[in-house]
Parts: sequence; structure tokens; C-alpha cells
Amino acid sequence: MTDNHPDLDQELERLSFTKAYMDHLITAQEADQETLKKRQEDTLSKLDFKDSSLRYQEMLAHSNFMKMSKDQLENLKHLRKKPYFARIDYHRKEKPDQEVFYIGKVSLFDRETQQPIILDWRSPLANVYYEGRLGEVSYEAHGERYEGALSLKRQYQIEDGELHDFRDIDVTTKDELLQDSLSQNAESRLTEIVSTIQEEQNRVIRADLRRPIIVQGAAGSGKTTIALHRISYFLYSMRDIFKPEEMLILAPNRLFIQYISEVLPELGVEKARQTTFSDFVREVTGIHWPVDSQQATLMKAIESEEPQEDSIALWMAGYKGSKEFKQLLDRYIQILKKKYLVDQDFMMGEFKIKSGKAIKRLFIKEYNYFPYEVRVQKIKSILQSELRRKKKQILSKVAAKYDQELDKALFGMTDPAKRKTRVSFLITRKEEKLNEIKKEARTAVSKYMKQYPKLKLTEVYQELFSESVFSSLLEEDSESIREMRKLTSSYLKQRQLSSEDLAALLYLKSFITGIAKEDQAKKVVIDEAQDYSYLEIYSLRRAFQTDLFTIVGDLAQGIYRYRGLKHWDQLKEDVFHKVNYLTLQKTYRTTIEIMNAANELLMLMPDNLPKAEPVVRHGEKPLFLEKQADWMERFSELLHHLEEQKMTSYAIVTKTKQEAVQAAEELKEAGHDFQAFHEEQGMSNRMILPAYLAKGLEFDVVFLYCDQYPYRLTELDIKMLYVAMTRPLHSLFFIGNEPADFLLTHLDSSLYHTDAQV
Ligand SMILES: Nc1ncnc2c1ncn2[C@@H]1O[C@H](COP(=O)(O)OP(=O)(O)OP(=O)(O)O)[C@@H](O)[C@H]1O
Repeated sequence: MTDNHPDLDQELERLSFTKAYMDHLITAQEADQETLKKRQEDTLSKLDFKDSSLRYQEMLAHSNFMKMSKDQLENLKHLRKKPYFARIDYHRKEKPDQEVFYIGKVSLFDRETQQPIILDWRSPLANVYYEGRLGEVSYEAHGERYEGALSLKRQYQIEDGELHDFRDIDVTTKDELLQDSLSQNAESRLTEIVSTIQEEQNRVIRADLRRPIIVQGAAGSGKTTIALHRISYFLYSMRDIFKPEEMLILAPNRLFIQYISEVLPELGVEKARQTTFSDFVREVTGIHWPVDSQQATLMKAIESEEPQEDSIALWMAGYKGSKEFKQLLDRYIQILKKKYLVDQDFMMGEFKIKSGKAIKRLFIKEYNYFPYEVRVQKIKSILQSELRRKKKQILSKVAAKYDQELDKALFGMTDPAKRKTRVSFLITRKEEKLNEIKKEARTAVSKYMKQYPKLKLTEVYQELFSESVFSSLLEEDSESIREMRKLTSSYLKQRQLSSEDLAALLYLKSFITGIAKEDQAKKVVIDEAQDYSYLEIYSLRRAFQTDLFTIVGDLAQGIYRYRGLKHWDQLKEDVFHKVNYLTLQKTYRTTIEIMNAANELLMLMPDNLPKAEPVVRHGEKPLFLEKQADWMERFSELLHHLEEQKMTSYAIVTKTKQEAVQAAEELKEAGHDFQAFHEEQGMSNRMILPAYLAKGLEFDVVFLYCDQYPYRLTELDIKMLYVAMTRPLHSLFFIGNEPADFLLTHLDSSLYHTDAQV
């Protein structure tokens, strides 16, 4: 603690003042709660079964309000433990004096003076703290730029409402709070980092919210964390326009969703919808056929002896995510569209209500922006209302015509017998005619609408792969394409899908029916975006009709490269307009020693991928442990030693799923209980999982384990190894038969230890 700092008393006083103010608010809120509860009980006691639904609605509104203020109360109590984490002293040019601002997770205003007691970290002025060095600093708010001078940036460590420490940051001192935060242990969840957001990260969070953003960030550079903070910033800045439920977060798998979900309440974004691409498409299309996951395709390819280039499954996955396939779908969509081009006149009996030309025009031109089925519904309403309008006119016209004839007969015919017959004929005929018209009117619209097709998504997709349709759409032909058609066709016949079909289904659906209102998202965040195919992202963009995408990923970790994005230009050029492209090069997760080894591995890859720059934090070099007969004892010793060092979360990462299962059994026999991976089971502090599932996660200690499946010098294996090596925060071990199992022989031997050396 900074015991003899001249500002210590002032800081302690400030904290007490803030806490006292919060206490005052808490007491007031609690009293409000009591009153509300009483009122609710009162209403309830007076309620009887004859009461109107209005009364019930009133009660519901009441209880919602109670819940809201209960949440507010909980938040306030939680906040009291750490009301703020930083302070800035800022002198805005046009103000007479310098002002002091305390920055916290949410703002708090003095109710009487309206002065901020705490400034929200997302507020425009707080940007000065993240961006600014001491000296001249400006900030932008409500479209205006304010100039000023920053004379102090101070960070606080407050725990349970007690001030533990505070430090001033200027250009020369390193950000110690960041160092402290990084040396902590990994819980089985992601944490919130508002107090230590770095400049390059802040730029991503606050980048123009109305433009799509793509972030290429190194492993551990904070992409996931920053993407979530950007949503929080988005919701704060656009709170009048967007609701949290309108946000969609797409994560790579369910395990990952569990991993991020706990940080969401802290950031106020827990109501954002979180799902995977596969679950999302299945839900919006309502297709619940079994789907072969992309992991399954990857695993099969990894476990098989066949060279990956020869795998038809991988080739198919690549093709079905490609731009070529999208173009083929576009041609198919044109064929489907033709089915909707009805151009018959809309008649009610012999009366024309609307010309076929005008109806077709509505479909092609006026309603161009809507999906086909929506256009059809709109045409239906137009026809209904025109019919209603014209029916009246037609009925009175027809009636008038008969009345005229009647007049003629009554007053023009002299022979009474003939007149009688004629009049009675006309009266009956008039009645009949009017009834006929009314009857026609009742069914005219539905009869006309029958001309429009009723397309079923699965059937449409199946039809695409029929030989005649497919070959008519194809620009080039090849053996692989023909095989893909046949395989897909027979798969679909068995009512089965592979995950690569989902993007195409979503794409087709967006043209045919569109996405239901409740499934619409106004802002989309895609994590691990390198693993998405071109068509997956294109179909999402098309389905939501919005450009508000935050896309974060790392091409170096693109283990699904056969299907995923090869470079970001594909999205920048083709999918979005005016993309903001940013990079995150600094990496925060792991130590310099681990990152150096991982960086060197990257160099084995053909693409010229930029190395990640670790922030200054040292640790042990990775250690290779030979899997000899006594390896389990050595492993137990290591675990014991690491536990003494207070490491809490451990993962054993294998290359294949099969190896993970075998290793889990072997370890269990030796008394080490590591939870075998399972997407649904969630995170634990001792896990064993294949590399593809470890993507995005982190642990204090990682053991890369390899017995039967050594990593080969292929792009896919290098990337998987890279993903696995960048998971630990503190320590990395290789357990295998020889260093070559982990391609260590291709790295400089000074980058790692072997068991014999220690
Ligand atoms: N500014 C920061 N202050 C403190 N910790 C940070 C900061 N930025 C990132 N971290 C920490 O670094 C780790 C990596 O962050 P995150 O998982 O978001 O990175 P990522 O880029 O998504 O990683 P990967 O692509 O390897 O999965 C997390 O533990 C996160 O809390």
C-alpha cells in the first residue's frame, strides 16, 4: 500500500464518500422495494376471479418493475465492492479549472448536483484514460471534439470496498495493474478487463459502431474479450436504438459459450443471444435432421491415413463454403424466382380486378427487397383490398344495369303477361348474378394465390442436387463435383445433413421466406471467424440485411482452412461495405518463453503470418517429457509441484479425440481424474480435450499429450499444434515418445527443455 503517498488521505476520503453515497442509495432502494412489495401484496389480496385482465397486466407490470429495481439493487451492492478502478485529472480548455473524474464499470451521478461521482468506462470522456498519454489530449462526444490537458492517470486496487493500492501511470512506468492481472490464474471462465484495456484494444472496442469491423488478432491478444467489451460499449452508446436481445454472438462450440457466458453479466450483455452457427441455422430453418458436425469431418481427416489433399470430404466442405458454390446457388435462385412470376390477370368472374402485368411488376420491382414468400403475402393483401374495393363498385354497377333493364320492362312493355315474365326474370337474374359475384369474391384471391408455389426448404435443396438441375447450373464440370452431387443427394435422401449444407440452407431461406422476426439480429459478433466459410458469413450478412458485424479471428489458428477463410480480403471485398480492418498483435495470455516457441512454429507455415508480440512476462521454457515406462510418476510429481505453485486449471490437449479418450482412461487408472472433453458438460479445472475443442479456451497449465497421433509437417497439424501451444497462461509441457512428435526438431533447441536437461 502506498502508505506515505501525499494523496493517501484524500483517496481514502473519496472512497468513503463514494461508498457512503452508495449506501444511501441502497437504503433508499431497499425502502422502495418494501413499498412495492406491500403494494403488490395489497393488490393480490383484493384480487378475485372476476377481475379483468387489465388488473393482471397491472400486477405483471408491477412485478417487472420490482424485478428491475431488485436487479439495480443487486448491481449497486456488487459495485460497492469496487466502485471505480481509475482516475483522470483533466483540464478541458474552455473550463476554468482542472476536473477529477473517477472511472468505474457504470456511472453514478449525484442526484442533486447531477455531477458524476463515477464515470462509466464506456463514456466518451473515459476514452481519455485509455487512449491518452499525459499532456494534450482531446476526446469526442456527440460529434464534437474537446481539447484539453491530462495531468494524472491513476489506477486503484480496491477489493471488498477497501483501498489496497493505487499507482500513477505515465509514459515511463509500465502498466503494473496489467502485469498483476496477467500473472493471476485462469478460472474456467473469461474475465472482464475494463481496468486494463490496452490502447490497441481500446481502438477496436470504440471503432466506428456503424461500420463492420474485422479484427485479425494473434493468439491471446484479447479478441474474444474485446469483442464482448465492444458489445457492451455498443449497447451503452446506442442504448436508445438497440436492445441486448437484438445482439447475436456466434461462438465456435457450446463449451465456448459456457466459457464466455460468465463474463457477460459483468459487462451488462447477458441478454445477448449466444449460439453456434449450426444451432442457429437449425433453429431458424426448423430443420432438425441430424447434422454431421464440422469437427467430425475434421477428425475423420486427421485420424485417417489418407493425405488430406485427397480427401473428398474435405474437398466437398471447401466447395460448399466457396464463392463458386454461392454463385451456383444464385443461378438456382433465379430458377426458383421464375416459379413466382405469375402474370395472369386477377379476375373476379368476368371482371378484371388487377392486370397480370401489374402483379408481376409488384413482385419484381416494388417488393424487390423482400423474400419471395413475403412478396407473395404482400401481393395477397393487395389483391384482397383491391377486390374489396372493386367488388362494391362491380356489385352496384351490375345492380344498376339490372335496375335499368327493369325500368325499361316496367315502363316500356305494354303486354302485361310478357312484362310480368320479363320483370320476374330480371329480378331473379339480378339476385343470382349478385350472389354469383359475391361467391366469386369469396374465393377469387385464394384461387389466384394457388398459382404461387409452396416451396419447402429441404425439398428445394434436394432438388438442387438432382442430376438435371445440378448439371444445368454448372459452369464447369469435374469428377469431384459429380461425386459431391451424388454423395450429397444420397445423404439428403436419408434426411441427413453435413454442417457444410447449413450455410446454403440459410442462404436459400433468406431468399424464399426470410428469417422470422424473433430470430432477426441487428448486430452480429462472430468469434473464431477464420473457421467460417465464405458462404457462412455471406449467408449471415444476407439473412440479417445488416452491416453491423464484429468479426474477430486469427488466420494462424485456421484449423478448418480447407473450408474456412484463407484471407480477410474475401470479406472486405465481397461481403461488406466499408470494412474497418484492425489488427491486434500484442498477446496477453502467455509468457514470452511459450510465445517464442509458438512463434517459431508459425514460421514453418507457408503463409507469411505475423508473429505475436508477448507483453513482458517471463516463465519457464516449455518442457518435453519422454513417455517412458515411469512417465506417470514423473507426471504426478509435476502436478504436485505445480499445485504447490498454486496453479489451478490444467488441460491435457491431444491431437485427436480418440487419443483424448485413451489418455483419460490411462490417467484415471493412475488416480488422476481429468474430465474428458464434452461440449455439453462445460468447463472444469482438469480437462482433457482435443486441440480443436481447446480453441479459444485457456488454462494455467497445458500438457500436450501424444502417443499414437504425432503432429506431421502439414499445414493443418502445424495450426492445431499452434492452437494447443498458445492455450496456457503459465506453463507448457509436451508428453510424447520423442520431441519430433510435436515437431520440436524443427524448432531451435534453445526454445525448450527436455526432461534430461532439468
Ligand atoms: N488488456 C488486458 N488486460 C488483462 N488481461 C487481458 C487483456 N487483454 C487480454 N487479456 C487476457 O488475455 C487472455 C486472452 O484473451 P482472449 O481469450 O480474449 O484472447 P483471444 O485473442 O481470443 O485468444 P485466442 O485467439 O488465442 O483464443 C485472457 O485471459 C484475457 O483475460
